[in-house]
Amino acid sequence: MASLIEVNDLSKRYKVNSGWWKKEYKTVLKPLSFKLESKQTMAVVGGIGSGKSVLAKLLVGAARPTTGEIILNGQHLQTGNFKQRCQHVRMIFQDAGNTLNPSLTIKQQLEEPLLLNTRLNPQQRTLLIRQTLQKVGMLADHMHFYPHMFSGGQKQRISLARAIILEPQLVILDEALAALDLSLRAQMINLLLDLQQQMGLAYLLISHDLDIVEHFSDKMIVLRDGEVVETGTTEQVLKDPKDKYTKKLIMSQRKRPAI
Ligand SMILES: Nc1ncnc2c1ncn2[C@@H]1O[C@H](COP(=O)(O)OP(=O)(O)OP(=O)(O)O)[C@@H](O)[C@H]1O
Repeated sequence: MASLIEVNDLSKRYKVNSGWWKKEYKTVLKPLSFKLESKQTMAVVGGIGSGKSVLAKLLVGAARPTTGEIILNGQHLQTGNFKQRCQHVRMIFQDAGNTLNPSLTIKQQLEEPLLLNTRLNPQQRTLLIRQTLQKVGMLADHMHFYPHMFSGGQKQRISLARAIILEPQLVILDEALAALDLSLRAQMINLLLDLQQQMGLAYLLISHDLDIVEHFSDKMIVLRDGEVVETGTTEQVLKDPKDKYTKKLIMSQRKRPAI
């Protein structure tokens, strides 16, 4: 059976010197392949500048790959097809709560993707907004409020509602839990795991925090300077790392308190 998402030889290089007399390129992601199933989470770890965000940008369609293909449910994702990408792949950032527009109500912000991507009528849109807010543990009436009326944790839930309202298959969590304190982080992890089971979501978790990776992901890849140095189940990689760089990453976090 085909995987939910299949990434084959995805790579990215940027032009670093565009003088007319010479062209220089820097490869920031070397050809990378993986498969991910529904209800599975794959973590991507690596140091600063290792290519984690570039991979996320390629998956979400914000950058064009130099080589490779992304196949979702047997369908090739086309770089320029924003509607297709928007529906299937969504991303949540570290400061997601602050990306909410302060001058729009929650209803207006959740309605935006529905207006752009669906043919639902106003009643159907309102119903879906109510249901989605409830799914993320908010009240349906919160749709009439503005972002400044919520705490950081609630704003993060609203961003999650915005990400899942189109029922995507893949959600990319780019350090999405990093800014939350320990108790909010635990609540958010539980909510994400519940939604994953309910909706059959696949997550790609970008995180510097190996405690979160251990708790949350099924498998992981370790990136160094744009190259995969190790991949496997999370348990296997964290318990018995083979690569020197992975060992160093794990050692550097051993003494930190667990989540
Ligand atoms: N638009 C761009 N043009 C040129 N180089 C880029 C561009 N975007 C990213 N890079 C380079 O790609 C490399 C990987 O960057 P990336 O942002 O993916 O790192 P990262 O692993 O997410 O790091 P961090 O943990 O700091 O967020 C870096 O060397 C960066 O300078």
